[in-house]
Amino acid sequence: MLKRLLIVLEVKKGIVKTLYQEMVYACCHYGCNSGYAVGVFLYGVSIPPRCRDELARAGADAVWYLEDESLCTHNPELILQPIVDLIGRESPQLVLLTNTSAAMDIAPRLAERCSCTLLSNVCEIKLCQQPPSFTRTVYEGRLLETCSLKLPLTVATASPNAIPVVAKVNLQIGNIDRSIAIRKVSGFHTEELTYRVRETITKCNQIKPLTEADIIVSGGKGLNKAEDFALLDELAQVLGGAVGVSRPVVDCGWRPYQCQVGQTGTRVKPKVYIACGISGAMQHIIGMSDSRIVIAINRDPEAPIFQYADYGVVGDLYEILPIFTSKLQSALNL
Ligand SMILES: Cc1cc2nc3c(=O)[nH]c(=O)nc-3n(C[C@H](O)[C@H](O)[C@H](O)COP(=O)(O)OP(=O)(O)OC[C@H]3O[C@@H](n4cnc5c(N)ncnc54)[C@H](O)[C@@H]3O)c2cc1C
Repeated sequence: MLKRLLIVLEVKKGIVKTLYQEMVYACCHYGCNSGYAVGVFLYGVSIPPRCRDELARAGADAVWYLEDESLCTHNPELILQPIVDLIGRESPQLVLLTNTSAAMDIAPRLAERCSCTLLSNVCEIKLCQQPPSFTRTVYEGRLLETCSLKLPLTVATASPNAIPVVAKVNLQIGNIDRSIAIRKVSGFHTEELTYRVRETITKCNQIKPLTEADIIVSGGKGLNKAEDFALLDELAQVLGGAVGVSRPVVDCGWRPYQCQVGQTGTRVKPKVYIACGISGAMQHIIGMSDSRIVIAINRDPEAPIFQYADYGVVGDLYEILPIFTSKLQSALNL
């Protein structure tokens, strides 16, 4: 019998995030080599044909999609029944969701409805092992736990950037002329909902989410107070990037958890990561070490962050950041 892995992805503003496509690439690669077919279930207000084609090109062998106006607000109940129905029809051995807050709201309900095991925070999947195994972080990232896939079904959540990406060129599957099934899934009955979302409040007012930003300006305890993050906001705005923070900044209540980069925060992979007043503790490095270029600003020349930086500036961020921002503004004619 063909073994199936089902990936559940939310489409927002008509985009399947690049990172999630990479997750599909990775799963297809590992799946193909271990006898798994990879199906993707997309849901959102509107799913442009381009999104489905992209995933087909990424190697998915089946794509199901559900588009509905009611999905503009997050309500896990809306999406639960269509996924449960799909699981009933397709009998996957593994259902993989991303670690977004929306998906983490759905995953436990899904596991409960399907009476199966839930594994959260998965960072490695070995489908080729018998039985397939997972590695995941537990106790706020203090320990790594390895567990086996529990048949007949396991629901798992994985962080974007956590599952190693396989180079697309190695896959040799970039042809969507392969016969793949792309099917529309029927909707749901909103009258059956037990609760309704009346308002959604965004706490982290980023132009771009951290996982999507090409440039991240991050601040740590080298800043003295919450208001000083205006220096980083300004630089990020000039660069069209997002602002990240280290954990102590979140612990102080200066910025929300959604902005935290690191082992117990978000793993990021921007083209440029600018670390300001961040010492470079391993728990922070784990979250940003995949950045293409790292620039560190720190007044301590011995700070560990410099070991991971491509460019290092030894100095006071309160002096350097305003100069850096104003030079960029003049260069960009802003
Ligand atoms: C289980 C566990 C999970 C964790 N998860 C995370 C995580 O996900 N993310 C995370 O970030 N941390 C995490 N941590 C915390 C981590 O160990 C460090 O404590 C934290 O990353 C340190 O943050 P920091 O670099 O901002 O602060 P500090 O280590 O206090 O460093 C501040 C830096 O700022 C520099 N500085 C000070 N003033 C200035 C100035 N004016 N100009 C320039 N530089 C200046 C200092 O030289 C210093 O290097 C975790 C810890 C544990 C135990």
